[in-house]
Amino acid sequence: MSSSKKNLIIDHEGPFQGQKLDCLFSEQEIQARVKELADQISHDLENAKKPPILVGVLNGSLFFMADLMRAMSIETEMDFIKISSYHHTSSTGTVRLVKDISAQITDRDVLIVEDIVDTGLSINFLRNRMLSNAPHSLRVVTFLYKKEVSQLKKEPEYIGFVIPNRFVVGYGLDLDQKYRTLRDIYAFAPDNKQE
Ligand SMILES: O=P(O)(O)OC[C@H]1O[C@H](OP(=O)(O)OP(=O)(O)O)[C@H](O)[C@@H]1O
Ligand code: HPA
Repeated sequence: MSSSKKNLIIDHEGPFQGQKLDCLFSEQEIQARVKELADQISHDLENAKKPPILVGVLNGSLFFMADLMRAMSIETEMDFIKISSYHHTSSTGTVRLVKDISAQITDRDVLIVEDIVDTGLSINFLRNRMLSNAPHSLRVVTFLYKKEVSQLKKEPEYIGFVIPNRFVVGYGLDLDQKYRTLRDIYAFAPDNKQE
């Protein structure tokens, strides 16, 4: 492990208190990968008739969305959708729409921006919802992808990192609304799920 990679000890009260998390990706690794994704996506969408609309999936994608948009070399527009499906570290199996987009996406090039694809339920739900409004094109970028556990109908077009099935926090990702503002990404020990 490089010297820039630190561990994190959970300090808030509750079932996870005292647990040691491993740093999976440092801030430098994250920013380098964001730039590569931004270059690739800018290249692929440079001939769009109108600026592509980036739809950030709240809350987790907030920092990735901001970094990605600012690293892109083409003009874009932004919108947000908010869904919720997690209780502690487990998916409830049901995706709840909390806030819809406000943009008209018919005939527009749309990029859904996710922080993580885990079970895949959220992206399956979002792709169906967006496609019902007949966009010109629909792509998905996810910063993290738990490929071995996801049940996606269609793979994301752009992936930051494929990661193992470990619960992660930082760079927008939370545990019970905490740890989102960490600049690095940290992982719990494998199979550490709490209902
Ligand atoms: O592939 P899935 O198993 O559906 O999990 C991925 C989704 O779960 C998280 O959202 P969450 O519902 O926790 O809301 P949040 O972004 O506000 O944390 C994450 O931000 C993704 O949107
Ligand atoms: O591993 C995760 N961490 C935080 N939020 C999540 N939402 C789905 N999977 C995760």
